[in-house]
Amino acid sequence: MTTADKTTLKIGVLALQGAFLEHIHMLKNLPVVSDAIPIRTTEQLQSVDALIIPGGESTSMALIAERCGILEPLREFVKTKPTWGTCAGMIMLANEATSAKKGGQQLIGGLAIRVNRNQFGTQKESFETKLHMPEIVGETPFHAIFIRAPVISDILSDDVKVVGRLEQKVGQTEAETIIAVRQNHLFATAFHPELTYDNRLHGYFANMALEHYKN
Ligand SMILES: NC(=O)CC[C@H](N)C(=O)O
Repeated sequence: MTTADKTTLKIGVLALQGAFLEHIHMLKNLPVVSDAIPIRTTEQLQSVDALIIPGGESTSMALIAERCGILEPLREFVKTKPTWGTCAGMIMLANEATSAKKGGQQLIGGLAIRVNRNQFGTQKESFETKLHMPEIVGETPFHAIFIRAPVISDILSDDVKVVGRLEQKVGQTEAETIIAVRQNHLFATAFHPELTYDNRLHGYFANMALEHYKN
């Protein structure tokens, strides 16, 4: 490559459904982010360096994406461009999902994990907890909000690195504790980091995207 490294990024947030505005707000406070925009069309998608797929409802998001004709362009995008899926966004990025909608649901795929939807039960069973994720956010624990969250039940490739786990509780298998993974330019978290005031994970994602574009 002859072009200079990128020093700033234009990041898109898929805005078909769910908690996209909160992500845009978090991104706008990062110095390396030159622009943060909602993505609803293929043209908008093709204009960004990196993408966040937000939390919400993966079944609705998939239906809207299909109807808008953006599902295939999203599949192409995630093959080469940095993408972070949070909660429903993590489900969308997964290669396989269990407890999926009857009759199946479309996924974007790309991330070699199997997720189990609604692992922790209904809205009522939503919870908040402190996560220790030293590799990605340093030693200070991250306050994480889980809302009808999925879990990563299986890792399907050696390229996938576990970067976050829940504390193990009675009755949980070890796999049922995995809630954050990284696979090259793809990143996924089962919780909602955009609903806190802590932008360390957004900073981590922006840095990993900058690294991706380094010559
Ligand atoms: N907070 C969320 O994103 C919930 C995800 C939702 N349970 C789904 O299956 O899509």
